[in-house]
This record gives sequence, structure tokens and C-alpha cells, in this order.
Amino acid sequence: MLSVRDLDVRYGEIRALRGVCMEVAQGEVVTLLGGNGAGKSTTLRAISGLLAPTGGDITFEGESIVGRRPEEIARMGIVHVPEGRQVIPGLSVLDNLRMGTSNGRMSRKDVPAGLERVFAVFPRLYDLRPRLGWSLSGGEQQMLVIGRAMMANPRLLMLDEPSLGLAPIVVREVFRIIGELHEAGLTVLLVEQNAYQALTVADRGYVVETGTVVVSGDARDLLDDDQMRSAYLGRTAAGGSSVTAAVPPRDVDGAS
Ligand SMILES: Nc1ncnc2c1ncn2[C@@H]1O[C@H](COP(=O)(O)OP(=O)(O)OP(=O)(O)O)[C@@H](O)[C@H]1O
Repeated sequence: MLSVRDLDVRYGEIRALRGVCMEVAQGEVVTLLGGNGAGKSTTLRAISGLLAPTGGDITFEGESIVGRRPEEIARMGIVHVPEGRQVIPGLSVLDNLRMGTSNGRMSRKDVPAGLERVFAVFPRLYDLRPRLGWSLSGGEQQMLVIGRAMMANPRLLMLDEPSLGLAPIVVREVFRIIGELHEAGLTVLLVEQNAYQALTVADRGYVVETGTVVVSGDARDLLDDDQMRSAYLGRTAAGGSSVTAAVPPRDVDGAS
């Protein structure tokens, strides 16, 4: 469904991505792991058209999407939930959800079916629907932004660190929901620092370091791999852990 080939992205002189290659097949949950500053969010931003690559290609369902505007890419069915739970604070939960159909892919008439789909996965949002966005807890806000993305009926859902800053019990709930979306057949590209839990729900994983994919494989194999365990899963894998590999300094032009 999605193919990323030799992707290069720069922020001025900083080479944020160099030669990233990855694939996502229909119905898969694929996780992109890596430490701070590795290039995970940059990869998602390039896929959704927010950043123009300086090299390589990105194809979605066989068509190159490089150079297309973000609105056009969203209309094709790639829905990006950025890091940071961007709930619209002054709107109710219901109105936040309705906004999910305003990306040109769906229209007002699709709202009832969208709400039904969202409330089936997030019954809690049904109870919260008159509440204002700002009054929700962090976990509820995360459910709301995923729910809003679901309103657009995505073909590919890209989630950027949905577990960030949440209490462990809520983190488990977020991963349970991702597992449910997977079972329902949704294709998900999941950026996470919570490597253990991400690999538990994913089919496959890629580890990025300083803008390059350094490890990739089936999620089960990555969970069982000794090198992966010591470098990325930490000693507390059974209790859930973060990507812990040391990230060397990033190359800047002239310094590499
Ligand atoms: N707007 C920007 N301007 C300049 N450099 C940037 C910008 N955004 C990111 N970078 C740099 O690009 C590199 C990759 O950043 P990116 O945000 O993709 O990492 P990440 O893997 O998502 O990290 P994190 O988990 O901390 O969010 C980093 O070196 C970062 O400092």
C-alpha cells in the first residue's frame, strides 16, 4: 500500500533522513521505532506532504505522492495524527469528531456513519460527547484525536507517539485500541518510543537511527532478538520499555 524508497529529507543543512526505505502492506500495523531525534516524525511529515523530500520516492497504492499537497494526500486516505493530541479546546467532543470529516475526503452526510464507527471503538467518547475538549484527561484527548482521524475513514492511519505522556494504565488502553483497529482491518503506521508495547501490537517494525533504518523485521522476531532486546527494548521488556539506544550526533553538511 505504502512504499518509501531512499527517502532523503533536510531541514536546511541538517540531514534528517538519508535513504529511508520502508513498506506498509494493506491491513498491517507497522511500527517505526527509534530514540529522540532519530527521524520518525520527519518520515511521517514527508509521507503526509508537510515536508518536501530532497531525494527518493513515496508511493501510495502505486502512485507517487511526492510533490502533492497535504490536502490532496489526505483526500487519498492518508490520515496523520501528529504528536501532541491536537484537540480543539473550545469545541465539544462531538464537534471535534465532526471536524474529522472536513478534510475533503468525507462530507457532512458521512457524519452519522462516522460517529457510529468511532463510538463502536470508543464507547467512552459517546459518554463524553457534550464535554469541551479542554476538559478531557490526556488519555481521553488521545482517544478523541484517534477518533477524529477515524471520522475521515482512513486507508492508512499514521499515529505519532500516541502513548506519549500518558499514565501506564492509559498507555495499555491506547495499545489495546490500536490492536482493535488492526483486527478491524485498518492499516496503521505507528511511530513509538515505547518499543516493547508497539511491537506487541504490530506485524512488523523498523528501527531508525540518525535518519537511517538500522533494523527491520517481523515484530515477533524483533521482540525475541537478543541484540534488539539489549539495544532497544531495555532490561525491563516484560514491563514495557522505551527505545534506549544511544543516538550519535547527527551529521550536518561538511561535518560528515
Ligand atoms: N523544524 C525543524 N528544523 C530543524 N531541524 C529539525 C526540525 N524538526 C526536526 N529536526 C531535526 O531532524 C531530526 C529528526 O527529527 P524528528 O522530529 O523526525 O525525530 P523523531 O525521531 O521524531 O524524534 P522524537 O521522538 O524526539 O520526536 C532531529 O535531528 C531534529 O532535531
